[in-house]
Amino acid sequence: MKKVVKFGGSSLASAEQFKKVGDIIRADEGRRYVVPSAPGKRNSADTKVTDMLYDCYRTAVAGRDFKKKLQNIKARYQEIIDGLNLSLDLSPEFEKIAENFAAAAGEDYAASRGEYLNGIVMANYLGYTYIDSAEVICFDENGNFLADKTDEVLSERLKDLDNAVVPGFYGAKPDGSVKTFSRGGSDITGSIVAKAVHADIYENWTDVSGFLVTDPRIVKDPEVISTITYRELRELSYMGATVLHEDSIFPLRQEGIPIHVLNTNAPQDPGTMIVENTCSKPKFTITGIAGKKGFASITVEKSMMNTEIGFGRKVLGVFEDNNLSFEHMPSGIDTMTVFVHQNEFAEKEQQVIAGLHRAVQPDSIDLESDLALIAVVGRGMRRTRGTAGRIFSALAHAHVNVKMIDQGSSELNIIIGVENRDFETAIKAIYDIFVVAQI
Ligand SMILES: Nc1ncnc2c1ncn2[C@@H]1O[C@H](COP(=O)(O)OP(=O)(O)O)[C@@H](O)[C@H]1O
Ligand SMILES: N[C@@H](CC(=O)OP(=O)(O)O)C(=O)O
Repeated sequence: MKKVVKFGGSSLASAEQFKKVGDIIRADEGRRYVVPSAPGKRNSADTKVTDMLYDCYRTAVAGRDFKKKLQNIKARYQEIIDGLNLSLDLSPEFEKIAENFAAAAGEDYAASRGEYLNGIVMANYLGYTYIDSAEVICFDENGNFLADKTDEVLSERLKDLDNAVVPGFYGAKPDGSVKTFSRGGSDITGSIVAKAVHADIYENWTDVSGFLVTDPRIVKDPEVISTITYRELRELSYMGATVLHEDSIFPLRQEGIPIHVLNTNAPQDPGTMIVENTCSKPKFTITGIAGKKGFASITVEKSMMNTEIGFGRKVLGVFEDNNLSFEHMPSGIDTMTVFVHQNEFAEKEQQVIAGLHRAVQPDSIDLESDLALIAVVGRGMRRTRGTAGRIFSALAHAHVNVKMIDQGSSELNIIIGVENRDFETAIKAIYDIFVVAQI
């Protein structure tokens, strides 16, 4: 068995966590390719090294003294190095980083140092070969990830190595400047490495015992999902289930490599298998619930809009002209509603309203803010009648005012819009009706 193992920041936050990781890797000789994140939070009040780096770099580019902040970051690594009894000195690396910060090497460069340095520590601890991801994860000059080129370069580099550590989260553009994926992107690096070595399995180790039916910060001890498909995962992670980055399935799709989500603090737990397809029936009608706060909706009303060819395109054109992407677009006969991220919309609100008036001469435009979107996802929903009805009645019982409900044509998900303040109540109510009531 050839395995790629990615360890998240929570699994590498301290020397104690590193030791658990070492035990896990040594327990299975198939665990040959390791993708580490930067050290994460040691407790809920702690700060991730990635966030310390962003903060330190902003201090540097503002022309203020950043040495103390960099020293605090170095101390995080030193604590791990000492706790593991390694004879490794990161001082030369930190001198280089200080120079590059002073020369404004870029936010991506700054953030990437968390994984870069943790990879050095990990390789030293395991005795594995270290590979700087800037040499093997390729982006174009505009910062777009180059999947084919990366696969070629990375598989060539790894083909004769028995083992290697490839830090997560970053790569480089053709001129050598560092580029990161979006936050949580070490999961993507893990998938890329799994594809490049044709791994049998990609193990993603975190601080929960698998992909849970919903966010454990909202529902206490939710059920673990035993098997979930790539498509379900993408819907849930896009909608806020941060345990796995929503883009991590793309590199694996072609080869159908399964992802196994496991808990570093409870390695004996079965975890979650994420697969291309499965005939295993889900335990409940729904597979999972996720959601995000912070949306605004713009409702355009115009009598007979349904007969006006090109109406929808013109409305969306206004959002495109303002460089705004939309999240959902439910429509009625004479109304069309567009959901956008509130923070992006806020600064362009008046341009959008004026643009809509010019483009489609609506009868009225109605705006709402502080909305949340919740996705109820499940391959089992297709076979079950009345799912939307049950969601409605659960939310009515919980006194949640439903602003919008949108059932995707794939019948894999139902999206519900509620007010931000009802978000947690709504998720709990949906969890209760589909999971608690069925256990
Ligand atoms: N549906 C879910 N299943 C599991 N964890 C979830 C879910 N939704 C949100 N989470 C949160 O995701 C966290 C794990 O993701 P993250 O903090 O990025 O881990 P890591 O540092 O291991 O990459 C969990 O601790 C949990 O709070
Ligand atoms: N360290 C980066 C990348 C990452 O994936 O981290 P984690 O595995 O801790 O979510 C971040 O904080 O975004």
